[in-house]
Amino acid sequence: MNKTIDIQAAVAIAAAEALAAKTEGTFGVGGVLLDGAGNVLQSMHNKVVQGGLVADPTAHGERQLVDWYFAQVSAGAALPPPQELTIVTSLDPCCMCTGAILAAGFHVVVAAPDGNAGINYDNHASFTALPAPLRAQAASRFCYPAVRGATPYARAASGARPKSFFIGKSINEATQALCTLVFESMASQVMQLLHDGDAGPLCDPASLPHDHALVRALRQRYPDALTYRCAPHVPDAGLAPFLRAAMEQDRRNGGAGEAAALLDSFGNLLLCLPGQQSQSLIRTPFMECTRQYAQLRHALMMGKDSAQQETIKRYLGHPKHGTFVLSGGLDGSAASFMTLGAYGSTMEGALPENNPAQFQYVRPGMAQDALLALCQALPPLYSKLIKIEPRQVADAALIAALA
Ligand SMILES: Nc1ccnc(=O)[nH]1
Repeated sequence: MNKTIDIQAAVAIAAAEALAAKTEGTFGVGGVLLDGAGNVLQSMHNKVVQGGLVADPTAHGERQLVDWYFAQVSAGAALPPPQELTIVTSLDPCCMCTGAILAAGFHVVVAAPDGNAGINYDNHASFTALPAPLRAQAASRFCYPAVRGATPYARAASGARPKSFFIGKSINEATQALCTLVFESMASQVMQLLHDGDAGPLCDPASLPHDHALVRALRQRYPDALTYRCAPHVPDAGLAPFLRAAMEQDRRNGGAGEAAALLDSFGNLLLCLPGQQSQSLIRTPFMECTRQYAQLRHALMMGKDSAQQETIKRYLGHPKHGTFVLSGGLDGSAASFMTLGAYGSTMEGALPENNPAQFQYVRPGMAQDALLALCQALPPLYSKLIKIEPRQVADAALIAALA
């Protein structure tokens, strides 16, 4: 156990993963998971876009490394606890990945900054975007190594001290520049893709015949899809039985008894899902719900011509036109922070003006004004562009039904 590694060598692996991601047409970000002696356990890169279509808005490199770790452990692998492990990432983690990393307990070494969505977006390493109780945790685990040089890529070290197995403790300027440029070269293109074909009017999937391929694919993921409908964006007590069933399943799956539902712009119930936390601590209901919806659309569209893809996008629109409903509200925990971030990564752009109540919860997890203050302190992507603003459902009978 006396193997050691330079930070530079680890960042170079992350940069190579980032290049692989860019080559695949997705966000150019990659990372590597190291054990307590500097051995590489796994390296991964962003997989948000696959085959030119959005496959999974949560498939960031860091989040995948966290899930990979828990999948290994639940399959019986003898891995050290997260506290002994370090994720080295080519780009500053977004809010989703930061929440996942903090919830799990990993250390992080960060190369390029991300002034839009990075947890250290202001480069102060004070993590004011986090709820106050989590800031010290981030300061003791998130390391921003020095980059020596005279260009704008150079910087002084900040944040946590790197683990002692790192010998060289700085990043070469050219490698840092590579991490930045690879991300910048794809960012706007991928964000554009996330909203592709979003112009036309939406069609009601409840109007399709029951044996239509789209309806069958939806019901394969969630058998009760399209069996409940409310006024658009106003879930009522009729949603309660679906939430309760998923909440009970969530508890059996190792979760806290929560659920996440997605309604479309017509008020149709598309998905209402539990988490899978016995498989991974971070597979919470919202993560499962947004991922299942994206994967459904991706599976239906892959290999189809553009007219067929257009039809699928009309019947299964971008989730920003619908409503996400959480059984339990957000609180100050790392897992809730992950949910806020994953919501942001799902939206990736301004909400439609006619849908200000896209994100709703039934039971509050914290006071509404404290929740809004938390959302306003998030990095610019979340607070200025998307303007994340979760609110409680309007229907008192639905609230009473889950009380
Ligand atoms: N920090 C990151 C931003 C975007 N995508 C990623 O995989 N990672």
